[in-house]
Amino acid sequence: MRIDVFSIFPEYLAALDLSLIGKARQDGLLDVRVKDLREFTTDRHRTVDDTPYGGGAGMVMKPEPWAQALATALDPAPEGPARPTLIVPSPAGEVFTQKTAYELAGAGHLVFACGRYEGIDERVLEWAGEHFTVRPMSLGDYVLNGGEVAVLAMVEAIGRLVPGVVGNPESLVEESHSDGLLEYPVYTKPSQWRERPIPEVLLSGNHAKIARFRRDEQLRRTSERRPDLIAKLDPSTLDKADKAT
Ligand SMILES: Nc1cc(-c2ccc3cc[nH]c3c2)n[nH]1
Repeated sequence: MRIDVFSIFPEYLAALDLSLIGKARQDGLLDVRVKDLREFTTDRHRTVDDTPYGGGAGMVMKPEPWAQALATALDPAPEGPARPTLIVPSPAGEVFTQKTAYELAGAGHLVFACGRYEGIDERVLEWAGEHFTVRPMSLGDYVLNGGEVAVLAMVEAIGRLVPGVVGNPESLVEESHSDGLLEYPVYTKPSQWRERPIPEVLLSGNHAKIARFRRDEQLRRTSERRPDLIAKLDPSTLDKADKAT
């Protein structure tokens, strides 16, 4: 998978050189290219913003540097019908979920446009629609100062699902949101820590009972912390809970 990221703070994306994603880049599983939007300006001051038409506080990102930058993500022209997907972090976007991460992990080429200031001139997204599948994307209902933090989160969530990136694909199966439920609590040595024991069933060696305990904990946690997810559950998920015995 090829991932292009454009930002006026490319150093923000240095975290993508580290850990799992960094190793996937070294192994050639992910081709991540971070570029400074200012490289695509033409004036002496490398200007990327200007005042908003209609007035109001703050500045808006100029369209031309974005069009010049995004055009470089179209080279070489994408083979076949697949258009790159342009993800534009925005509080006004669709909410990014694990389902979105799985969907995008199957894409061949993702492009991320990190906005700053009050955002990017809307005409950029209109123009981009001729060349990309454009998806304004929100991390959640809170406001950041720019798109970089959102891109770090999305690239990690998507990249780890690309085959080969995570050493043991089994670990992707029983994690939060993989089946619509929150994950069960985990414990490790010592079995008694500051007078706190671990749930006895985990020492029983009875795999059926352990599976039942874990499923029950997933359901308990989800109904306590995220009742909204219970309502969305696929009925088969609840059947599975009964079968985990
Ligand atoms: N979920 C979420 C996204 C954002 C976001 C994304 C891009 C920009 C650019 C300027 N401010 C921004 C905020 N805030 N919250």
